[in-house]
Amino acid sequence: MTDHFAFRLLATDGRARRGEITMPRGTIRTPAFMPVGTGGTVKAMYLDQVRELGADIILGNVYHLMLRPGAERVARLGGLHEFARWPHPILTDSGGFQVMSLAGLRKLDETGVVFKSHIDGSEHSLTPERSIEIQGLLDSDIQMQLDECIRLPAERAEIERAMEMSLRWAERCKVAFGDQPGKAMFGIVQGGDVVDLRLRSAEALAALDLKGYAIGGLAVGEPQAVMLSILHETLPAMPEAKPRYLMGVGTPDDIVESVRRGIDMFDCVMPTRAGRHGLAFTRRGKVNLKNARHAEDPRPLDETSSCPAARDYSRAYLHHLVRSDEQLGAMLLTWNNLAYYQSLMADLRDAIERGAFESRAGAIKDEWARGDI
Ligand SMILES: CNc1nc2c(CCNCc3ccccc3)c3nc(N)[nH]c(=O)c3cc2[nH]1
Repeated sequence: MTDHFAFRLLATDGRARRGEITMPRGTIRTPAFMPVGTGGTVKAMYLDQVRELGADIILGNVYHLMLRPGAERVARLGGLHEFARWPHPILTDSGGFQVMSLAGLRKLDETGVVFKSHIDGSEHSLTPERSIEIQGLLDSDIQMQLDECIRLPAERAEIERAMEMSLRWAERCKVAFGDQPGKAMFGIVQGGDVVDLRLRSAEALAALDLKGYAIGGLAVGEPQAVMLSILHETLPAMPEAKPRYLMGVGTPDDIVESVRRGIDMFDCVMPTRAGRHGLAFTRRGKVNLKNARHAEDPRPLDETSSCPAARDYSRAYLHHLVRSDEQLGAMLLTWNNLAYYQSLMADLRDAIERGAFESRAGAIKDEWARGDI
């Protein structure tokens, strides 16, 4: 292992990239899918299982952890890795997005945000400096700047205001982060669906010479075509030698199309949240186990899978568990879904190494299109 943060490009195929991030706590193989572990746990999973599926890194979140159990408490207990018994890298989001989407926002200005907790209504504030301080208390390996992500559609003036403030917050986060060799702080490109604002954000952040960059402000309700077009225009303006993280994305198809355009890292609640709602992701598309058509189907979700949840349980049993709201239903479907997402990432990494991304991506999409037999 290294005592510092390093990103290496191992292969490219068109704009698709195969790389790896080496950090003191471990290596992250890219393209990577990062399971969301909101409050220090990936819901309905043991973290050993998450690791066995091939996850090199999981996500934590300032917003959730600052409210409960509290950042200082996690620090007193040895930090998030010790607390959750996850010794590998953790990336933490800065809390801005969750404040905008979960909390009762009270104030947002140059200083930061003031909000009411969605848990008990207590009032809290987050500034760029406090967000970085909290991520340090959590002992997070990759820390995200505090930013303002606005919903689309929005007026250009509003998008520009939020993008420029996020740039100023990136500078404040860089100062607050200081120099922590084994850790990284990533900037977040904003600019909505306005290409010239996206380019201005990307170039200003590149000038800060940060260790990596996220594309924010997407997967906020815009059509997939708009998201992909923004990626196509923005990614060439981002440093090739640094990792690119597309926040909150996405479906398997979003991931294939974004890897094609040069994205290295993804996070999304979809596989875990869908699993808790009875939805299974398979290489032949989605299967809704709530549907009565599965009530007597003895077949497993995917007999070729190495994941027991996909290979060893009948759809009839999974249907029964989901219909009875049994916890084992959420556990097995989450296990299946994360196994599918990680196998998709391994497939894409291997295809890029072989210079076969286009043909492999086509085959994967054809299999989805054939649908569930
Ligand atoms: C779903 N679409 C979407 N998600 C976005 C997020 C959150 C990414 N997921 C982090 C997370 C961590 C723990 C628990 C739950 C989520 C963003 N985060 C920031 N900071 N900025 C964004 O622009 C931004 C845009 C997003 N779009």
